[in-house]
Amino acid sequence: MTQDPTATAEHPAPLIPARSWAIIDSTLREGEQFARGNFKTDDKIEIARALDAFGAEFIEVTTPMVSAQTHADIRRLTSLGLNAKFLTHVRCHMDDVQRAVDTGVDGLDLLFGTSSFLREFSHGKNIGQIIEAAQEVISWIKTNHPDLQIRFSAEDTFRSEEADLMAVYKAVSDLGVHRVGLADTVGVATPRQVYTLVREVRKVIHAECGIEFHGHNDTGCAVSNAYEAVEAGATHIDTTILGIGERNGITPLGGFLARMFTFDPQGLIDKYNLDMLPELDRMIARMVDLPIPWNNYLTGEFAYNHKAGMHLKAIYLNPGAYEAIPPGVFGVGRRIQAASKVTGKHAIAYKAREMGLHYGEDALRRVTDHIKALAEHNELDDEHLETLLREWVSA
Ligand SMILES: CC(=O)SCCNC(=O)CCNC(=O)[C@H](O)C(C)(C)COP(=O)(O)OP(=O)(O)OC[C@H]1O[C@@H](n2cnc3c(N)ncnc32)[C@H](O)[C@@H]1OP(=O)(O)O
Ligand SMILES: O=C(O)CCC(=O)C(=O)O
Ligand SMILES: [Mg+2]
Repeated sequence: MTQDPTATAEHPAPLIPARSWAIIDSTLREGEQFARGNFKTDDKIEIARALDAFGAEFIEVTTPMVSAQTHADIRRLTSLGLNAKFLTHVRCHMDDVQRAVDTGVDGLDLLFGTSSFLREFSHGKNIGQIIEAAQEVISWIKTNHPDLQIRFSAEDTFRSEEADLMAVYKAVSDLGVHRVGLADTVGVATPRQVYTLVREVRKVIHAECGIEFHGHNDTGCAVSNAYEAVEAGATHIDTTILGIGERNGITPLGGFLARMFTFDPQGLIDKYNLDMLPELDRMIARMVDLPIPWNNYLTGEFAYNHKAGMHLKAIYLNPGAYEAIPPGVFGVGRRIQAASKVTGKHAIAYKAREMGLHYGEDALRRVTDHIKALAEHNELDDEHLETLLREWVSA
């Protein structure tokens, strides 16, 4: 990790500085592979503009080989004049690359499957042939389009042989790619495996070559794996809004930001318009016609719902007691659910005080017990609670 010259004893350097990594948002590529990801031209423009306004450093788009419409859409996106850099995700093949270079993108994300599964059932090439194809394609891009960024990813990295991976990564790094990619294509990697492999890859590539991580969520590790990748030295993380992608998707933008915020809050605040996150999540939920999951990181309906009496007592005094991340930073509010069977007298007293009511100690105990007993059998909302508190104070 780089030394922070601005660090002092009072303000030590963040554990993982936000400036050490960048987001490659792939909602417009991996997200198109989601069951309900079928974005029209206007949707793509809306997504790209929103990601750009949020501050995403890179936007990955689908290969122009998909169709003439996709090719035209990429050209449209790259002519919007956004700050975010566009990357297109293409097979390591001259036809694809030649089609991609006139789209106005800033870089090409090349990939080739290196696991025995993909070598046998996807493309039929051995490691030597993969390296030969990489040599042909990368040399051509560097000669003819030296301004383009090049990334080479070994698809299905975590089911590939380590010796094969190292041979491929070393070869493409020697050819001068800007980044290598590690892809947990079937979401099988553990955080420790990700950490270890990123460290190993770092040893065989050039110092100036970045490392990108792309992680699927099949076993629920997409956020932790992205975090471990960064901790081990990865420089770029693939995300999608709400995590949409093939099967159950990849590292969600919100989940990854929540994870990284805890290490360098100010760094994230400086880099991104974090309070746009709810808008981004709502936009994609609308486009894919699904609700935002109730337990979604940061923006789920109940992500900041506080209910238990012991929590509420402390939350009123200092929300940080039961919140790792202040919701306001991400443009969301907290919800205090004071009327339930798990409530306590402090929560009820606070609620009463908010309403300008005051209970003595005995009355407070009695009204609290009454609310708890009622809530055993009934859903009580805020309106119920307020009516009860008014009735009991005058009773
Ligand atoms: C894990 C991932 O998400 S990888 C990204 C997946 N993205 C996509 O598939 C993008 C959308 N894809 C498409 O529109 C189409 O699949 C196309 C245009 C790319 C290709 O379409 P088709 O020519 O009809 O081929 P099809 O999709 O059936 O088969 C894949 C072909 O790519 C080849 N291939 C697979 N991986 C690679 C690779 N990394 N580099 C070069 N060729 C590859 C396969 O060998 C196969 O070609 P073949 O028929 O000569 O054997
Ligand atoms: O190109 C990459 O690194 C990732 C491709 C992909 O979507 C995957 O392997 O799941
Ligand atoms: Mg993927």
